Amino acid sequence: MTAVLDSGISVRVRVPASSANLGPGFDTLGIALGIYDEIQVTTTGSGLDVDVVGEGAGDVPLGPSHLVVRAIERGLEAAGVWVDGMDVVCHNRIPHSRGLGSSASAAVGGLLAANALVGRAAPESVLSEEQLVQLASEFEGHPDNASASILGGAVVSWTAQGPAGEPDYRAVGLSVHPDIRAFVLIPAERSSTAETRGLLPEIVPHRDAAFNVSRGALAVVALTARPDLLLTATEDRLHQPQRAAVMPATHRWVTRLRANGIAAAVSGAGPTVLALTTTDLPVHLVREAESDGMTVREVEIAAGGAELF
Ligand SMILES: Nc1ncnc2c1ncn2[C@@H]1O[C@H](COP(=O)(O)OP(=O)(O)OP(=O)(O)O)[C@@H](O)[C@H]1O
Ligand SMILES: N[C@@H](CCO)C(=O)O
Repeated sequence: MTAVLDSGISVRVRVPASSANLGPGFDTLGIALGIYDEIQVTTTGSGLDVDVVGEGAGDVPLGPSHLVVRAIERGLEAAGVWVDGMDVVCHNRIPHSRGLGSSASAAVGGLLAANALVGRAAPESVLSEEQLVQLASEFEGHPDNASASILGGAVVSWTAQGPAGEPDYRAVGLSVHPDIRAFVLIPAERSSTAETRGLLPEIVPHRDAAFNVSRGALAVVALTARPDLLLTATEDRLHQPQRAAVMPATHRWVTRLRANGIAAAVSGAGPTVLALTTTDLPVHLVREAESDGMTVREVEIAAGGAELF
């Protein structure tokens, strides 16, 4: 049965950015970062009106193909709820195509907004956190980003197999050690995740797989209990070397920071560099990175995930 929502109902959602992989945890580890997109959805009698302020304004489509709109529709459809029309206002702060999970945040924000609307029409159909992880991951394709934006903090995500062989996305949160701080070095250039995934080989040497398994397991220990192990725990052989040629500044800065004892990794599919430390970044390195075209900033590790506000 389809429930129809009255017009004039408004919900507001804020959703954190995320950084995926954290070095060795390709498609597995993620962390929520305190850069937030805000989405307001108001039901109307007819039509669709989309307004975008900030990141992506002028670039993203303002019609039914807008990612947030598609995610809202997906969430409403999953719950069997219908709206005659809606106004969607997006205040975006997460840079697009920089490896900070903007597309996953858009999907999560749209699904959470839809879930809040569902709560008004059919409270029994509201999606659980697990269902949101499933839907957002199916919809956007990156459970490491999506689950970080839903759960907050650091996450381990994995894909099991459902009864008909379909992907069954799962995630569990980690309690990040309170001494760990996050810095991002964001280059001006963009990078498409779909394109840089195409650079990865189908087959990897067993020794490289074993190398990453050890670092990935160590990363869980380093993130939760032993920040002193972060430098070793963020080593990778499965995706960063393979993507280095298309993002030379990113590769240069991951290498430079690591040579200075700072646990740096490519954020998601790049080109942003993520550094996890327990101290400030050395001022001379920040200045050098800025003169190399990077925007350098400390970002809070977002303890909570997407929420209504
Ligand atoms: N808030 C948003 N509203 C509408 N479209 C968005 C939004 N955020 C991202 N997108 C779309 O997603 C594209 C970026 O997706 P992509 O997966 O390449 O990068 P990313 O998600 O920023 O980085 P990564 O997945 O590596 O962390 C943008 O070019 C835009 O088309
Ligand atoms: N794990 C994904 C994250 C994309 O944000 C990748 O590296 O392609």
